[in-house]
Amino acid sequence: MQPVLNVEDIKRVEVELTRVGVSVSELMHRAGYAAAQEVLELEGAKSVAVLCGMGNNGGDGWVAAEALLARGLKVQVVCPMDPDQISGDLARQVAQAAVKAGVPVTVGPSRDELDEVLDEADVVLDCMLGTGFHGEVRAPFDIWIECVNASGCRVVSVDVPSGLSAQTGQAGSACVVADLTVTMLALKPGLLADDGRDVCGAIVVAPLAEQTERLCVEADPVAWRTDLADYRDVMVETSASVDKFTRGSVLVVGGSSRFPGAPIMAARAAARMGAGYVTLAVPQAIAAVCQTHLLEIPVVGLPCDVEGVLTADAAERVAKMARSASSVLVGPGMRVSGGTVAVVSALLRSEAPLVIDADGLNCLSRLTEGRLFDFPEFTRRDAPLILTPHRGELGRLSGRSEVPPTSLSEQLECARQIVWSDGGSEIVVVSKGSATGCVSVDQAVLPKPGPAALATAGSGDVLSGMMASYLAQVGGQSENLPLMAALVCEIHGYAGTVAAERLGSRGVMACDLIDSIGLATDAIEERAALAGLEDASEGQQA
Ligand SMILES: NC(=O)C1=CN([C@@H]2O[C@H](COP(=O)(O)OP(=O)(O)OC[C@H]3O[C@@H](n4cnc5c(N)ncnc54)[C@H](O)[C@@H]3O)[C@@H](O)[C@H]2O)[C@@H](O)CC1
Ligand SMILES: [K+]
Repeated sequence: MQPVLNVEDIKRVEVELTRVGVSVSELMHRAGYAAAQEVLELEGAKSVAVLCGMGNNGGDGWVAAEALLARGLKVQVVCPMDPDQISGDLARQVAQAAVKAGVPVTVGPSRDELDEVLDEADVVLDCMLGTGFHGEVRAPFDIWIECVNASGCRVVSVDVPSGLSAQTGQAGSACVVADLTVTMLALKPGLLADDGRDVCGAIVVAPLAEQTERLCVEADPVAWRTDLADYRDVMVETSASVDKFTRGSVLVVGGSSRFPGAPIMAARAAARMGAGYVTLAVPQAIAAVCQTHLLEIPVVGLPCDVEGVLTADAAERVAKMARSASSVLVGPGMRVSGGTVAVVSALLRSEAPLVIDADGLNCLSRLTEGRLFDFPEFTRRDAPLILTPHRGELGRLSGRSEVPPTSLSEQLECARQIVWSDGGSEIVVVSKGSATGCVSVDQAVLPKPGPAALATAGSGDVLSGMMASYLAQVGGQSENLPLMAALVCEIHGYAGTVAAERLGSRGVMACDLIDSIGLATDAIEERAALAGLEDASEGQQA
């Protein structure tokens, strides 16, 4: 797994590195060389325009420019002011050194002059704005960014694409769209979510020093980005000696007359994910219609009101059924009412491994007055509890219904507040967004995010069905619950990719995801096993 650090923690690592003898100047030189190296590895890179800002991101650019010139490439630095006028000592010194070494400079070009420089170049090295960027992009960089994006050059961004907040993942009115981002020391959350997903291109981490890995871990990473090999330890063990019950039984509870489709999709997803036995419990009013869609899955009708919403009488029945299930999912399509709140409450008190999604989460926020972290007694239990909120639901659970989290780092913050107030190792918040974080008291794990095809109605119901299914198949418990949840998210994402290949990137509906789950599971598990073997053999060679 790779550590992901908040920008302020990256700065702390930088300070710690200086304490162990790696000066900031040395770091800047190594950063510049790392960026230059990535340019040299691009096929056919001969002429490079290096666009430098006035801070240390620009400093990295001057070092890279000098290194690229020394390797025989044609280099042209573009800078808003004369190098001697740069206010930061370090950036000015490396700029002056580069000029002395013969690096040609264009100072403060007009738009046409900049376009001419870019016409001559086949690669742009973007060193305008790094982690020091905040607010809206000001002149001249707003115009420079437009020119870069229109140039047709391949773009390598240093540390972060200029115009993107490395912390929030939000892009300003102008933002470089890079083919490759060479980021220094460690991943930052903004590179992995929201606009960051669109503008970073491939991401390469340049650690810059041998102590970096240790210092990043000591800086308490905000999250860990998974590698496929990590999943080996949490995968379902395959065995031919199984029957439908040993493969895990899942109880799905949800639905209402208004939303009969959600629990159907969740139940089908649970079955496609490999559970041997799935039961669906829905309001009596929709039991027949659900059953017509589910040949293999028995449907149980529960007491409901005239609107086809579960009543409190259903709670006891559900709790009883939960006793014989390896895991339970509650929530999809169930609506929020006194009855559904009673059902969720009964399941929380049960001993069943539990996944709560959608309106199940909204019931939970009703139960806890929108401040789940103030009522840890509701979530504290011996069996696993996985909550799968999107940003809106997470906001409603975290006292932020008016201003739900808008970035991955805010998602992680809200999720942490919930799991830390609970304090137990059995709770995981799977906080969904353009990037998903699986957060427990011990760690936050970031699976590789899936394609945009996943952003379709019902996709969450499919994920929660898959989650309950996997939980059932590992016997209702896992040594590493957040990592197991991340694996399921990764399979869900890959199912989106498989479905998009078949139906086009905009044509995928949630039901199509369900049909792709089986192949996606096989593919991800095989790749994880293979990646693990490769890691092991590399370890032996080392
Ligand atoms: N943290 C580290 O350990 C290292 C950082 N390095 C580099 O240093 C960078 C951070 O350097 P700085 O803190 O100097 O910051 P930056 O170079 O990212 O940005 C600061 C400059 O940008 C300008 N600026 C900020 N917001 C702006 C806006 N909205 N519109 C226009 N201009 C704006 C500021 O006036 C200042 O001149 C990193 O991104 C990385 O590239 C590397 O040199 C080596 C190691
Ligand atoms: K940059």
